[in-house]
Amino acid sequence: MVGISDKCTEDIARERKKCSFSSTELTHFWDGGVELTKRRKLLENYFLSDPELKSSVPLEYLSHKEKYERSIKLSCLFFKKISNWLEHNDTISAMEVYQSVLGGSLGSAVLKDGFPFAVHYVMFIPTIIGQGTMAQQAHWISRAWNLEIMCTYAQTELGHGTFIRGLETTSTYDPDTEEFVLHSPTLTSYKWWPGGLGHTCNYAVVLAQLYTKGQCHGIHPFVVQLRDEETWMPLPGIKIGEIGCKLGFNTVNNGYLGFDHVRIPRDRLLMKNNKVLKDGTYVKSQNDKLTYGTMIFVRVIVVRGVAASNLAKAVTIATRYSAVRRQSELKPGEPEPQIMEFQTQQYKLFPAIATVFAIKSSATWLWDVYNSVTKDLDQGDLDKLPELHAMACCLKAISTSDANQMIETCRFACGGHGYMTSSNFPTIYSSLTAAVTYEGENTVLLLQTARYLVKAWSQRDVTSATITATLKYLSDFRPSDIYQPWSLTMSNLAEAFRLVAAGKIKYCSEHIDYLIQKGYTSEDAWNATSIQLTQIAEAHCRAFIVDTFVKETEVAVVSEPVRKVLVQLCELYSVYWLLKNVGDFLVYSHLKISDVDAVNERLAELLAAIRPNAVGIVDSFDFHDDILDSALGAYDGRVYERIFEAANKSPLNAEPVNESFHKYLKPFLKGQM
Ligand SMILES: CCCCCCCCCCCCCC(=O)SCCNC(=O)CCNC(=O)[C@H](O)C(C)(C)COP(=O)(O)OP(=O)(O)OC[C@H]1O[C@@H](n2cnc3c(N)ncnc32)[C@H](O)[C@@H]1OP(=O)(O)O
Ligand SMILES: Cc1cc2nc3c(=O)[nH]c(=O)nc-3n(C[C@H](O)[C@H](O)[C@H](O)COP(=O)(O)OP(=O)(O)OC[C@H]3O[C@@H](n4cnc5c(N)ncnc54)[C@H](O)[C@@H]3O)c2cc1C
Repeated sequence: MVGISDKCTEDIARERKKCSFSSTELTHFWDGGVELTKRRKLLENYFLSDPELKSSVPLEYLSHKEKYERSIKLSCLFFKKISNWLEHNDTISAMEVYQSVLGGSLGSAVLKDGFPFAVHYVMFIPTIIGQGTMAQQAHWISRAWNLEIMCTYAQTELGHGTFIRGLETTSTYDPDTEEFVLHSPTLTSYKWWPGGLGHTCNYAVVLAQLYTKGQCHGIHPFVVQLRDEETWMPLPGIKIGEIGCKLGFNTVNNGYLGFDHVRIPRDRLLMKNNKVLKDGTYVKSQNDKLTYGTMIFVRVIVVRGVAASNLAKAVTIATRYSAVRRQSELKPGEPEPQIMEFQTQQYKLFPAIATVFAIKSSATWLWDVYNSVTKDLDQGDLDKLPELHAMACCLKAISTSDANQMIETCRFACGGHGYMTSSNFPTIYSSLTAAVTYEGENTVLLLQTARYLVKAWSQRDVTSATITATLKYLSDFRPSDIYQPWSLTMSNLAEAFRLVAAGKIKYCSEHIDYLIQKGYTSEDAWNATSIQLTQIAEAHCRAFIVDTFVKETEVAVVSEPVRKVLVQLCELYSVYWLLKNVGDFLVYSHLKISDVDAVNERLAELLAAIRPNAVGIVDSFDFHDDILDSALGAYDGRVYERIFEAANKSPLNAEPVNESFHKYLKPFLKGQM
């Protein structure tokens, strides 16, 4: 056993020695600067050194009820610790602390399967900020921030998640008492899914159809008390519970909620955008989509906080494992190679590493644009909202769907051991795959982006003077039928992605027009083109990601060895996705069949070039071992010992003979059953 351990640690140490760049420097780049790395580590130290936040029994061996109870205990300790930190330290902003706690990294070391308090911070408070008047903000934010109340965001119903205009919960204004009456008229109108709703929260923002003076004005947000603040009993007319076990998120306490004519005061309607006056008069905002603002916020933070972060964990585990796992023969008679020597293994791992960096650069852009558009909205300027919505939709969809597939590939890359819970792939996968569905199902979000693109295509000549940066390539577009030689430069690759996106958008727009000319209604023409429509959203998003990644590698303030690594990853991302969609590039860009061999060659060269640095690159994500929580991915490479230690935590190994032998197996084998 000792021999195996030494071999593994030697293998991984050798990988680190041959690295051509400083992993620490890349960590600083990844974190956003030396100072941010220091602050992250300070927080990690503070939380991860606390024995109270560690659990002796692995979560998977607890019952559903025990999991919930432990999640509440740990959440309370954890959030108490956050408050203590914020009281005594002013060097790190509250926002930063919550981001690193809830952003899929630090928090996951304490509660692997999600926090029942997450939606309180990620959705309830942002909704009050985005939708509440100043007075409502002062009241609700201070109560929520000081944890006097625990809250969630209840939008989805049993019958409708995507089509929110179809929600059935009603909120009818009664001018005599100046109250709204909330009601769930059908089983399908029950709220279903909100995090923490089951037993953890006593307040919620509830989205309901607003009726006043006999007229429906569509869905609006209301703050509703659900449980008594002292006894925690559901208030009269409130039917509430937990929705049961799921693929993951089993400590998030997702719940259901129904109303039987529940009365709430008028000022519980969040009235920053739309208002109902005392006499029941409805006052409409400039844009009814402002009610959807919280969804944009979460989509924006999911890109880095969930997609990039979980994929980075998965690929760190798989890459380190691939450096210590030895299997098969490359050449007869030679020792078994590290599995990372196989080109097919490199193809599983390195595009995932490149994708993590690619998502990160787009996520930074999206976060900056979100903040700038939010400021504009506060000044009443809505011009950039459609672009933000379109980009948040496609980036959320593409980043989570890429991460979803690549995390599975990383698991496959670890063979049988990847299937063990102790590898941590099951938790990483289940928490990421939820993001494919929540906050807007991915197909639906791609179709939202497609709607924006088709509209932009039809207006591209008229608006070319004012067209936004992400769409400029549409007004610049000239079809690729004029021959131009193909070259494997980054600028040519980026141009090829833009040509594919523009060519496909043109094709879809013309196809919709053609169907309408044939007699289809515009809705039927849209539906009959919708497979290609999702593809144009993806093509647009890929072109954007490549562009943003290229620009980032050019302007990054890093040493030449680090820049070289970033450029290789950027090129690998581009070549990988080109080859995945080679048909599109042959049709819409300057790529010719005779050029494809060279692109395949380049892919092989890039994999070989990245190989010596692979462990160094994943080290730069700098995951604390407690955060990775993987027998296969720990820093020291002691894979086999950790797998064995984890197996021995199984409660079945606590006794040499299980009582079921005496009760069932023995009588069965003796023919006495
Ligand atoms: C730090 C990191 C921490 C991370 C922790 C994470 C924990 C996470 C915990 C998990 C928590 C999970 C929590 C949860 O899951 S909470 C529940 C989330 N639910 C959803 O996301 C529902 C998805 N559905 C929708 O968003 C809408 O219903 C859609 C959009 C599908 C249709 O809607 P509708 O039928 O009404 O619209 P339309 O198609 O007629 O289009 C009409 C027009 O509206 C424009 N439009 C549409 N939407 C927006 C918008 N948002 N901003 C601005 N504009 C928008 C659109 O472009 C179009 O414009 P135009 O073309 O007419 O000009
Ligand atoms: C882990 C988790 C946590 C969640 N947390 C919350 C929460 O805190 N609060 C909350 O309110 N909600 C929450 N949700 C609900 C979530 O937002 C919805 O599940 C999501 O929006 C998808 O809606 P749906 O379930 O109705 O799917 P559906 O819309 O029924 O989707 C089913 C299929 O229909 C397709 N489809 C639907 N409409 C269209 C269309 N127009 N065009 C093409 N295809 C279409 C979809 O692509 C999909 O393939 C959570 C969900 C999960 C899984």
